[in-house]
Amino acid sequence: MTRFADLIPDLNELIARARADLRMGVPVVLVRNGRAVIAAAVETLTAARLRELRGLGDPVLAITTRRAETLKARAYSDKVARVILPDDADTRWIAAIADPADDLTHPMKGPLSTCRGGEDALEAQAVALTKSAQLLPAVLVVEIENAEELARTHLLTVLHLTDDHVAALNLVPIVHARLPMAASEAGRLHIFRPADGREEHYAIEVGRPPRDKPVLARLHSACFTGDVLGSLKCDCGPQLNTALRRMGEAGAGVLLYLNQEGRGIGLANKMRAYSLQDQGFDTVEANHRLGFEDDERNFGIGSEILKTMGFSAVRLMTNNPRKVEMMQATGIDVVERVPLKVGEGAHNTEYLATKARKSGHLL
Ligand SMILES: Nc1nc2c(ncn2[C@@H]2O[C@H](COP(=O)(O)OP(=O)(O)OP(=O)(O)O)[C@@H](O)[C@H]2O)c(=O)[nH]1
Ligand SMILES: [Zn+2]
Repeated sequence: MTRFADLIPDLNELIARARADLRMGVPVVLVRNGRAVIAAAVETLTAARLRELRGLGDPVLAITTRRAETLKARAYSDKVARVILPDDADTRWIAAIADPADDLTHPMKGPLSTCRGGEDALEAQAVALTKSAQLLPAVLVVEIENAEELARTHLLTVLHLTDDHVAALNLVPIVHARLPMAASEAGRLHIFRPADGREEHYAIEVGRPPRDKPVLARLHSACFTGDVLGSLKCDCGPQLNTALRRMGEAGAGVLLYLNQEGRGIGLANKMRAYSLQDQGFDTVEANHRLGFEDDERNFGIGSEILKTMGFSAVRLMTNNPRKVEMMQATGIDVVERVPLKVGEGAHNTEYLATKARKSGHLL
C-alpha cells in the first residue's frame, strides 16, 4: 500500500492537468495496453521542443479525419489520421497542417503520406485532449519505450488510459444568490462546478418554479460575441434576452447558461471559424475545415443541472431538435418545444439558413 494514497491525483485530475500542460506547450505521456507515446499540441509546439521530440523517435502528426478530408490525406479510420512527418518539416509546416487559415492562399503541397494499420487509439485520445483543451485538434506524437522514466526525469504528466475514457459529469452546486435583473427582479444565479476541472456552468432561476411541474427552460450556450458584444452574425444575444424576458413575464423559469462557447470549440477556434467564414465558408464547413464536428457540445450537462435542481420536465425554448432529443435521452422530459425565433437580420440570414439546412434547426 502506498502511504497517503488519497493524495495521488486520479485519472480525471491527471487529465485536467494534461489539458493545462498541452495549452502551455508542455508535452504529455499517454500509455495504453503496453504502448506509450509522448504527445505535444501542434498549436503550442515550439521549435526547441520539436527538435527534442525528433530526437526521441519518428514523429507522426495526428489530426482528425475531418481535417484530413480537407487536406486530401487518407485517414484509414473514422476518428484520426496519422500524417508522417517529412524530415525537413518545421513548426510552420506543422502549423499549416493543423490551421486552415492559409489553406486557400498557400495550399499544402501534397500528397501527404499517412500511416495505415497499427495502433491509433492513443493518437485519437491525444487529439480528443487537444479538443477538450480548446486548442486546434492536432498533436505531434512520438512512440516511446521508456515512458515512466522519461516522464519522471522530465516532470511530464502520465495518463494511463484503458479505453475511451468518459469522465463522469458530476456537476457540484457551489453557491447561489439573489440576482435582480432587468427581466425579473426575482432572479437567482446558481453556479455549478464540474469535477473534471473544466468550465463552470450557470443556472439563472427566475421566480420560484415548482419542482413537480414542467418548467419553462432554455439551454443557452455561451456566445461572447452575441451575448456581450451584440454581434449581428448570430441570434444568440436576442435569444438570451428574449428567453429571460419571457420567463420574467411568466413569473418563473430557468435558463441554463452553459459555457460551451462556439458550440464547444472555444472562442479562439470560433474566431478561426469566423475568419474562414470571411473567406466564403459557411458555419458548418468552417468547423469541418478546422477539424471539428458541426457541434461539439454536450447537452447532457443541462440535464444534469436540471436534475440537481430538482426538475424532471421542461417546456424547452429552442429551435434545435437535437437539444430536445438529448434532453429526453438524458432523463429530462420535454413536454413542449417553445420556438424562439428572434434576432434575424441582414448579417445572419445565411447563418440561420445554414442551421436550418445542415443542422436541422426548425424555422
Ligand atoms: N463554431 C461556431 N459556433 C458558433 C457560430 N455562431 C454561433 N456559434 C455558437 O453557437 C452556439 C449557439 O447556441 P444556442 O443558441 O444555444 O444553440 P442552437 O443550436 O442555435 O439552438 P437554439 O438557439 O436553441 O435553437 C453558441 O455556443 C455560439 O457561440 C459559428 O459560426 N461557428
Ligand atoms: Zn452567437
